Parts: sequence; structure tokens; C-alpha cells
Amino acid sequence: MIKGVIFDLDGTLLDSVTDIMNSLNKILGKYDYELKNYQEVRSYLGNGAQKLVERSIPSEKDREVLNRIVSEYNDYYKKNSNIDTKPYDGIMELLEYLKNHNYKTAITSNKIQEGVTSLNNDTFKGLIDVAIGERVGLKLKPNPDMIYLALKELNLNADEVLYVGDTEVDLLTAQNAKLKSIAVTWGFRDYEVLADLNPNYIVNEPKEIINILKEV
Ligand SMILES: O=C(O)COP(=O)(O)O
Repeated sequence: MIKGVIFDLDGTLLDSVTDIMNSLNKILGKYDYELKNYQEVRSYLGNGAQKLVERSIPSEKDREVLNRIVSEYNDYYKKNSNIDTKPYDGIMELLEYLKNHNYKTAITSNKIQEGVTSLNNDTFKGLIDVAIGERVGLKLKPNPDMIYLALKELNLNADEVLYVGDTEVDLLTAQNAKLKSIAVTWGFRDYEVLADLNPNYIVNEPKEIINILKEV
């Protein structure tokens, strides 16, 4: 019996590309790197800030320089993560449905923990039970460790939850943790990319997740 839902954050619950792009470009511009457009940033997301920066400036191989840019990006983003960021249409209704029907919920995100915590508090205001982001000592998705931690904090087993995400990173994470997966098409990857990864379900709108929960 399904008792909980674990969500990815960026591209699944939140449309966050514009704030991420603006923070990234602020730092890239400071060091005279070429700025990135919306579609480029969307395609670079999924594996956290380090990969976002590496994918944005592939010619930069100096680790120290890369680390400095990641750190400045994270510092700037922490203060500017909730300007244009908003839940996708239908997400608040879905989360309210889950709360009202006693499903437990978690976020597992490759975004830094501070960003996850503040966006979760400001936007979802108690609708989500557990919010896990990039932390020292915790491996990023697609490693299943974030899922294991979420399951522990929710006090649920793998076969009692569904995982909802929007990228190959998420679907691989679900596979690695042996969770049933739902791929969403409103996020950072297109339908064809997601379909090739064989998720258990693919949905075009959040309310379809309610129908899946009624079926399983
Ligand atoms: O920061 C990223 O690259 C992606 O974050 P997410 O795991 O919430 O999608």
C-alpha cells in the first residue's frame, strides 16, 4: 500500500530556472564568461550546483577556479532563490490533497540544503514533511542515499512510496533505490527523453498523480 510520495524539487514541484539562471549569470558575468540562456540552463540542471557550473563553462578546467565560482554562485543564489520561482500549476492542489489524505511527503533535491529549506518553508508552508538537499556527507542523486534518508525520516519502506521526478537523474535514483517512479513532463526534460528511461508512469499534469495513487 502506498503511504507516501517523495518528490524531486527543481523542475518537479518548482519552476526555478529563471532564478537559477540569473544567479549563475551574475557570477559568470563577474568573471567575463559567456552568459547562458534559459534553455541552456534548463538542460544543465539535475546534478546540482557543481555540475551546473562545469556544464556552463566547459573550457574551464582549473578546479580552484571552478570551486570558487560554485561557492560564489551558491552564496548569491541562497539570497536570490525565491524571486521568480513558483510552484507549477496544480502542485499546491496536489500537495493539499496528499496532506488531506494522510500521505507522507518528502523532497530530495540536489540543490543546496539552505535553498531547499527556505523554498520549502516559504512556498509549501508545512505541506511537506521532510526536505533533504545537498549536505556534507550525503551523496547526490542518482546515488540512492537521499532516498534512504527520506524513507528513514518518513518511517516508510521502499515499497510504500512513489518517487516523482523530471530528469534522468531522478529516474535513475528511483531505480537505484528500488522505488516505483513517476516522470513528469512539465520540468527540465522532454517526453521522449523520459519515455526512453522506462519510468513506471509518465504524467503531463500534477492531478494525474492523484489518479495513480487511487489505482496502485
Ligand atoms: O540543482 C539541481 O541541479 C537539481 O535540483 P533537483 O534535484 O531539485 O532537481
